[in-house]
Amino acid sequence: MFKKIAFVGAGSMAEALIAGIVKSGVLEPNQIYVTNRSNQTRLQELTQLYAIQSTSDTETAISGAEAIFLAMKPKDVVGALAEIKPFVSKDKVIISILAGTETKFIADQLGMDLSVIRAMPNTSATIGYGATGLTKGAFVTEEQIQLARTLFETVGTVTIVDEEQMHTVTAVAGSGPAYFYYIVEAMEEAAKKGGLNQVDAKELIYQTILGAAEMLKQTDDEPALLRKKITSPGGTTERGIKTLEEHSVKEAIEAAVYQASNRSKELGEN
Ligand SMILES: NC(=O)C1=CN([C@@H]2O[C@H](COP(=O)(O)OP(=O)(O)OC[C@H]3O[C@@H](n4cnc5c(N)ncnc54)[C@H](O)[C@@H]3O)[C@@H](O)[C@H]2O)C=CC1
Ligand SMILES: O=C(O)[C@@H]1CCC=N1
Repeated sequence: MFKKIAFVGAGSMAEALIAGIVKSGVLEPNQIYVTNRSNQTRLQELTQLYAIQSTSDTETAISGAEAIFLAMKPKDVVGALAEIKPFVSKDKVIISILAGTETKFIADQLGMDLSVIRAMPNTSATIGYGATGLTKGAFVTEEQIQLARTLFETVGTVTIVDEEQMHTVTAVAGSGPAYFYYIVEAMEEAAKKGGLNQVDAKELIYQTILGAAEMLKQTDDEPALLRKKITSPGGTTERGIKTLEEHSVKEAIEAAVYQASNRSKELGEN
C-alpha cells in the first residue's frame, strides 16, 4: 500500500473517502494528509474527527506522498495543479475525483508523463455504500490501479471502465443518488398529502427503497420482472405505473442521465 497519501481539497467527497480509508485500517490516520485552499477550521475539524494530518502548506501535504487526490471542484483544478506542480514528480500517482476532467488534461497541466487515475465516487461512500467508477490514464501501472481500487473499496464497490465511459458513470452513479432522493422527496410529499405522518412516511418509504435495492442485488432478477411481480392485473400498481407512463417518467429519467453526461463532457471541455 502507499506509505503516504494526500488530499488536495477538503470538501464533502474528500471527507467521505478519508472516513472510509481510516475506518478500514488500510492506512494509518497519520499516513493521510489533507490540505485546503483557505478554510483552516475545516482542516482542524478533519484532524479532530479522523486523527489525520492536515496542513495549509501544499508542499508539506504532498511531499513524500505517493498518491495525490485531487478533490476540488473542476473550476478550481487549473489553479490547484499550478500550486502542486512544483512538488509533483513522475513517480507519484494523481487520483482525480473531478467530474468531467480528463486524465490527459491533468498530465498536460502538470507538464509530465505521469500516472493519472480518474475516479467517480458518490456520496454514499460516506457510509461505505459508495459506487465508484475508476479509469486509468496513459502511464498508470497495474499496481497503481490495484492500489487505487483497494482504497476506493474501503467505501463501497469499484467498477473499472474505459475513460470514454466515465461521463456515463458520472451520470448514473456519481449523480445517481440525487435522482433517488428526488423521487423520495416526491413520495414523502404524496404520503403527507395522503394523510401519513412524517415519521411513518419516512419509515415506510426508506425501507421500501432499501428493500427494492436489495431485491435487485440478491435475486438477480431483472427490474422489469420484479416490477411485474408487484403489478396485479387491474390493481393499484398497474394504475400507478400507467400514470408514470402518461407523464413520460421513463423518458425523463433517460433524458436526465443523458444531460448529466453531457454536462460532464462540458466540464471537461471548459
Ligand atoms: N459531491 C459529490 O456527490 C461528488 C463530487 N465529485 C467531485 O468531487 C469534487 C469535490 O466535490 P465536493 O467535495 O462536493 O466539493 P466541495 O466544494 O465540498 O469541496 C471542494 C474543496 O476544494 C477546496 N479547494 C478549491 N481549490 C483548491 C486548491 N487550489 N487547493 C486546495 N483546495 C482547494 C475548496 O476549498 C473546498 O473545500 C468535485 O470535482 C466533484 O466533481 C465526485 C463524485 C461525487
Ligand atoms: O454534480 C456534480 O457535478 C458532482 C459530480 C457527480 C456528483 N456531483
